[in-house]
Amino acid sequence: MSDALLSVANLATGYGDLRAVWDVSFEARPGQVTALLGRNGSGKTTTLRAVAGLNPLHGGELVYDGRPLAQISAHARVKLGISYVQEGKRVFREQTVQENLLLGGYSLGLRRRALEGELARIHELFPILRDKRDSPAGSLSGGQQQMVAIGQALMARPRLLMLDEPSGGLAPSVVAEVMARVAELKASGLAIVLVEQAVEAAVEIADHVTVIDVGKVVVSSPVAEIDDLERIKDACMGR
Ligand SMILES: Nc1ncnc2c1ncn2[C@@H]1O[C@H](COP(=O)(O)OP(=O)(O)OP(=O)(O)O)[C@@H](O)[C@H]1O
Repeated sequence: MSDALLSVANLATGYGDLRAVWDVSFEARPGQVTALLGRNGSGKTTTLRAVAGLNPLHGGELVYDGRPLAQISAHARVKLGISYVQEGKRVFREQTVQENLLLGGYSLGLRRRALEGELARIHELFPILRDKRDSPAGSLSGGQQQMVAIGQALMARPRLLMLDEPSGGLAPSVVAEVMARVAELKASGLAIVLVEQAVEAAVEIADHVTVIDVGKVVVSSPVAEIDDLERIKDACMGR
């Protein structure tokens, strides 16, 4: 549909010539969360990596803001507003929280004043990152490190934010906190693609759910039309 910021159609991708994703289609819209669900190894991360430009396009089409992405490098995609937060809270552990955040802005070549504006915005969303600005990122809790990783991606002023299992390894109360922040980002107008194992938490903030199994879409549904969450959970288990 025309209001999609990202449209993924019949994506086939993998690692080198090795195919891991055969046929995946979904869209991301401003102010909405598209949840990509599925069991381990189903192809969710590979799909996000292809959108970020880190894995090759074997087939299908990626269209962002009306333009095909196929010939656009990963670096140029960041500049166009596509940010990808990898699985596993990848922060520079020895660097301070502030240094980690600033690194996210350098990719755009932002000037100091612009960087400070972005920092203020991120501190407002995650006040803990202001309080801990001078602490090494590695000294923070798992949930706080996830916020650093998301904050770093936000420094590049994305329009499309792809989050790969932000709840991974976090206690349930912390998962709720991270999801609440993701919901705020959605309310701010970002288009979000959320890969999750925490099905219920993801469905709670999602507008659309796409379940992948063995590199193919097995369920695609607006959340408003899901009347049986068990069916989604079964699909996520490959049943
Ligand atoms: N670096 C790699 N080289 C080759 N194959 C890979 C590589 N990384 C993943 N794969 C394979 O690609 C397939 C899809 O994996 P992918 O990581 O995309 O799944 P996933 O749905 O994100 O799972 P998880 O929830 O475990 O992260 C799997 O069969 C996996 O073994």
